[in-house]
Amino acid sequence: MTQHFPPFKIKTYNTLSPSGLEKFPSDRYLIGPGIEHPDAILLRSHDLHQEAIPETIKAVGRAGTGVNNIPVAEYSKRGIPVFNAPGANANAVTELVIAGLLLAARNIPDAWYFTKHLEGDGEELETLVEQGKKRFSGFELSGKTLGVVGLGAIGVKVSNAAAALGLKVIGFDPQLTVESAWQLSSDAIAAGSLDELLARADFVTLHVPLNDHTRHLINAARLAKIKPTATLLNFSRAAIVDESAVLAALESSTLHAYVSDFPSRALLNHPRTIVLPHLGASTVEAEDNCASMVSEQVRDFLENGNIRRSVNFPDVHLPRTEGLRLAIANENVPGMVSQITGILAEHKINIVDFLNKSRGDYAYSLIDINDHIPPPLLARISSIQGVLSVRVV
Ligand SMILES: NC(=O)C1=CN([C@@H]2O[C@H](COP(=O)(O)OP(=O)(O)OC[C@H]3O[C@@H](n4cnc5c(N)ncnc54)[C@H](O)[C@@H]3O)[C@@H](O)[C@H]2O)C=CC1
Ligand SMILES: O=C(O)C(=O)COP(=O)(O)O
Repeated sequence: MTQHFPPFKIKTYNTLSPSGLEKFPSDRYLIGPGIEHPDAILLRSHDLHQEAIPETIKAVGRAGTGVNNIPVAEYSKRGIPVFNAPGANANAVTELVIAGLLLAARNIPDAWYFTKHLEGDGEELETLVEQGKKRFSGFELSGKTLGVVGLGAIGVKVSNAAAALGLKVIGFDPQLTVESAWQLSSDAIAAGSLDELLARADFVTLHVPLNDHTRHLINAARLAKIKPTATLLNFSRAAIVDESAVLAALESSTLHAYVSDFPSRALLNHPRTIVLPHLGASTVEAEDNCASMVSEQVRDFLENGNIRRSVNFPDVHLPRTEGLRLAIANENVPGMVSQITGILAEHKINIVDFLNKSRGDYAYSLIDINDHIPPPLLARISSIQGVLSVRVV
């Protein structure tokens, strides 16, 4: 049970765009990496699995997409929403994936390295260039087939950009949403299975979240389906592929090349990899978008209890009415709402507005009242079995 008044304290990890942090008025928020007893955490890729969950925490904001660096299940059990910024960096990743296709098809990294280390000038340099260039001869993207695994915010944009470049696009996503389907180029076709996609593609690009179902999605058995001339691109997470299986496939020439945003020593040492330093979302625009979106969500949650774009709780938002608001997270089990409203009725408290929604194992309610809230009432609601967090905002 907490009844909190500003200033709110926000602990930050990683470098977050000022355009996000500016969303928190300085008279009501203390923000920084050294903050203790935070009300909220804002971060990018920092690994929260290694950190104890602060007793005071009410929300976590991931200024980006992937939440595999956050122990979401542990936060859920405490009634704490984890917010992210869906789609806010999708364009940045898409542009780098398209660059990755071109880097691989035209052997640009090796060619650039060759040119950079040439000596001499004028005619001498020109001779070396003309002698050397045949080593880097590549192939064109137009007419090749790109297999896109995961048709969410990034996969759809990659598909559409690739189709515009003349690639044939084949996609696979067993949970394709109607929204994604509407945005997808009509030139893209659906694969019946991942194996079918792998067998048909000249490039395979992965755009799925890392979770227990997708860890090592691309393993030795799946790599065996891929064309030996194909290039695999991974801008999702390192562990979506079994890296040792990828290296073995490169060694046995059953995979042509691997482009990854996630370096390891073994990948860096291999001649047919192109490895970038987790650069997908690192553009001014994406950093601004992500930090702004997630900061607005965290602020609205701290000040109004509204939940928008959380990965573990339902979207629940209500316009404010006069008076106070109770924000309650609980397990999604029968009888919770009646127990909570029963306690309010016993205290003769009238409900002005009310919204309750559930998502999976959890539910969340906003209850607006135009009365004061006696402390024993909060204690009673908090003690209901299955109530995870109670706030007055
Ligand atoms: N390299 C970088 O800097 C960045 C990497 N990412 C990574 O990209 C991932 C995807 O990002 P978004 O497209 O924005 O997420 P999204 O949530 O919009 O899309 C993910 C899609 O994957 C699909 N999916 C899940 N499991 C699947 C499976 N087994 N097979 C096929 N499809 C499956 C889902 O149905 C969903 O449509 C993120 O989770 C993150 O790990 C995201 C942003 C930047
Ligand atoms: O948004 C994502 O999932 C990313 O991988 C981006 O990570 P970053 O914020 O650049 O550390």
